Amino acid sequence: MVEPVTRDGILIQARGLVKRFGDFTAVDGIDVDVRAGEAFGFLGPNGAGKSSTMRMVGCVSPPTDGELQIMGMDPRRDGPAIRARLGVCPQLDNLDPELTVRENLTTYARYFGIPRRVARERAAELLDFVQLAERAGSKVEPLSGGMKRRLTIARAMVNEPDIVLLDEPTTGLDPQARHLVWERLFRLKQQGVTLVLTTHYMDEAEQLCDRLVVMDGGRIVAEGSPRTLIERYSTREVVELRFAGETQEAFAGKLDGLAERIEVLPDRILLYVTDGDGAVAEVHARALTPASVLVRRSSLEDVFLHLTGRTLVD
Ligand SMILES: Nc1ncnc2c1ncn2[C@@H]1O[C@H](COP(=O)(O)OP(=O)(O)OP(=O)(O)O)[C@@H](O)[C@H]1O
Repeated sequence: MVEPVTRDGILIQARGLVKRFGDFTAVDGIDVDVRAGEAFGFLGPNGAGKSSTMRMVGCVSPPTDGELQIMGMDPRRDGPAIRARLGVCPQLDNLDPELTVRENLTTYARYFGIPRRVARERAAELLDFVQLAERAGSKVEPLSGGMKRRLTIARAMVNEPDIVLLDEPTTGLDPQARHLVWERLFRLKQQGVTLVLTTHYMDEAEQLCDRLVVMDGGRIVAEGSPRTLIERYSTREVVELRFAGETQEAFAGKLDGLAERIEVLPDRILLYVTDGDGAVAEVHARALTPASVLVRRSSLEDVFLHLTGRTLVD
């Protein structure tokens, strides 16, 4: 395989990247560097501009403005050459229901000019990898959502890509199916494949991403590893209190001085603290009796809330 052309190990570089649809700006001047071998995430709520960014990187939607270099090439000029070295797993499964599981891979391989024999071998290996070997001869339709997603991931690997783009790889899957997809993606990462994914699940971002950018309204609001983001923008622990009866605001005033920061949401109050159990003891010492109390560690959801004042999933 040709060595990827990189600048200092950077496979994807965006500077001031913009995507507009008419008057509407979906991606508003973002700077991104994705390094070879890392799992890089775009985390943000619906409408943040993640898919629009992925489509520009996938060379299916031209940038309106700014610079974009992928493996040292320019998508405006070198789209076909870039696409040949990308694997793409779109948000909606676009598998061919007329074909069998195996044929979905071998037919796709033909678009890349892969000889039939090689395609069959590769399809067998990939079906093994995504644990669908037993379904190779069956049609796509009866597969579960998780199986279809794994097949789409296998299809994205057919051309042995340098970069795999995954748009919301586990949206719509049940917890067990999600874990299986994560586990396979984790293995790809271990094999040195560069993964670029979008997600609005903070646990997915925490599980898979070495580095990520947090997007909101077309802009990047923070960047770093999940751990550094949590350390920078949150506290060690979070206490979630739910009060029954009146609105949560009615209780917030009674919690003054209990936490480094307090967030009041419509259904709960979050106390950002170092010592969760200590804070709970203090709540009870003030004769307050929440209907439920949960002490947990901080997550990327807290980072997003701190940066934007909103939750990731409404
Ligand atoms: N082809 C289009 N024409 C007009 N507006 C668009 C188009 N594609 C996306 N948008 C708008 O751009 C904004 C960003 O959309 P985008 O799909 O990039 O967001 P996202 O972060 O990926 O969210 P989602 O998880 O819903 O896909 C949205 O407000 C969307 O309605």
